[in-house]
Amino acid sequence: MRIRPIAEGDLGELQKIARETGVGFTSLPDNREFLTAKIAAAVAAFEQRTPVDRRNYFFVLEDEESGELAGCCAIEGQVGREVPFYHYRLGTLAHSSVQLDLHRTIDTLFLSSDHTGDAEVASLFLRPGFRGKERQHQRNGALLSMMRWLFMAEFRDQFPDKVLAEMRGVFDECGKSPFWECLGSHFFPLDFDEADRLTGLGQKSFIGELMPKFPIYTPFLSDEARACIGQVHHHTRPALAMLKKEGLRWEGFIDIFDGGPTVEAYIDDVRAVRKSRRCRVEIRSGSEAPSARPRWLAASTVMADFRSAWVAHGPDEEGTLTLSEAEAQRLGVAAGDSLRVLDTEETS
Ligand SMILES: CC(C)(COP(=O)(O)OP(=O)(O)OC[C@H]1O[C@@H](n2cnc3c(N)ncnc32)[C@H](O)[C@@H]1OP(=O)(O)O)[C@@H](O)C(=O)NCCC(=O)NCCSC(=O)CCC(=O)O
Ligand SMILES: NC(=[NH2+])NCCC[C@H](N)C(=O)O
Repeated sequence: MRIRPIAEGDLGELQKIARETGVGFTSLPDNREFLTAKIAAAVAAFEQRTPVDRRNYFFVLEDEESGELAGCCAIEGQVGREVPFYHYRLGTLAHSSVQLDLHRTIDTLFLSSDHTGDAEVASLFLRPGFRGKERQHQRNGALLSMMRWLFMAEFRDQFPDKVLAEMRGVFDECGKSPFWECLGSHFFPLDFDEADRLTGLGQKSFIGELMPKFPIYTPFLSDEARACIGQVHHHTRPALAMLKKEGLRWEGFIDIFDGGPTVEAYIDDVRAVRKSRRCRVEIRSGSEAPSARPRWLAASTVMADFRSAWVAHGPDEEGTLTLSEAEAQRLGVAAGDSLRVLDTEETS
């Protein structure tokens, strides 16, 4: 399995993925025109033809043998540059009366665009056939999620100080969002799906303008809606766990539609950004030793033809990374080239 930038020929497969993503995935609406534009924008970004704050990188995970696309993920250079980027921030208001000796705090939701200019990791999706227990030896989900930190570490000057991720919120068995039903639907007479689709198509600002701008006292929401604040869809738990492991935290920002949490960090504090390092490649002949659980993640140090994949061994003390011929080919490197490498088991 290897990661590479998306290419124009991937449109058909990407549309299949878009159909599989399901409710609340937002960034991959099943719309051919939109997906065509997304691919074109990514190609331009990897070729460095777009201004640095508009570069949206989109990666795919490819099964080398079948050529099938197993999943995708993305990095947005800076959010909120073209259309406003809204959240609710969960805040606290103190209500206090000395006379009555009453002191209370009430949770409130404030509309915010505080994250304008931050980078975003997004669109993490692994097709069901490539997930789960029987595929655990491949760590496909971790490859997709974590390779983005190697990319950001390598091309650090292209990214701002902070990074965020918006996580899919909670939906009931019928695919309805209790948070949306209780809040958004009063201000925008649409189903969540339709509102989410418009958001994905880049029309969130227009929707955001119609959402309430004054603080909302959360006790006025239904119990079901309140229970969604900061909670994720069950399919999103692994995605969130992987981000938290890298040090991203929930600071109280939520999605204005489904209440899903936004997690964030300073890029330089992200564990994989801090821990990854450059190595010089050497190549040995012979085949790869199969490993039970991949540990070492490698990524290109060049943007054109960027590649990322698991490798069987880490670098030696001098910083030399010895690859098998198959690994070198998978990563598009020759002896003497550089790669960025991360020990994914190294803690702290
Ligand atoms: C998220 C992925 C890609 C993850 O792939 P897999 O399901 O194969 O993951 P996995 O290998 O089983 O687990 C990945 C890592 O999470 C850990 N893990 C798994 N389940 C967990 C849980 N319930 N609690 C805590 N940790 C958990 C595993 O130990 C593993 O880490 P180790 O390998 O270290 O042991 C997939 O589940 C998926 O496509 N989900 C549906 C789409 C979705 O909801 N995407 C997120 C949308 S939100 C978004 O896109 C923004 C976020 C982003 O872009 O990152
Ligand atoms: N609260 C939400 N539904 N946010 C969207 C989550 C999905 C994911 N971040 C994406 O890029 O598509």
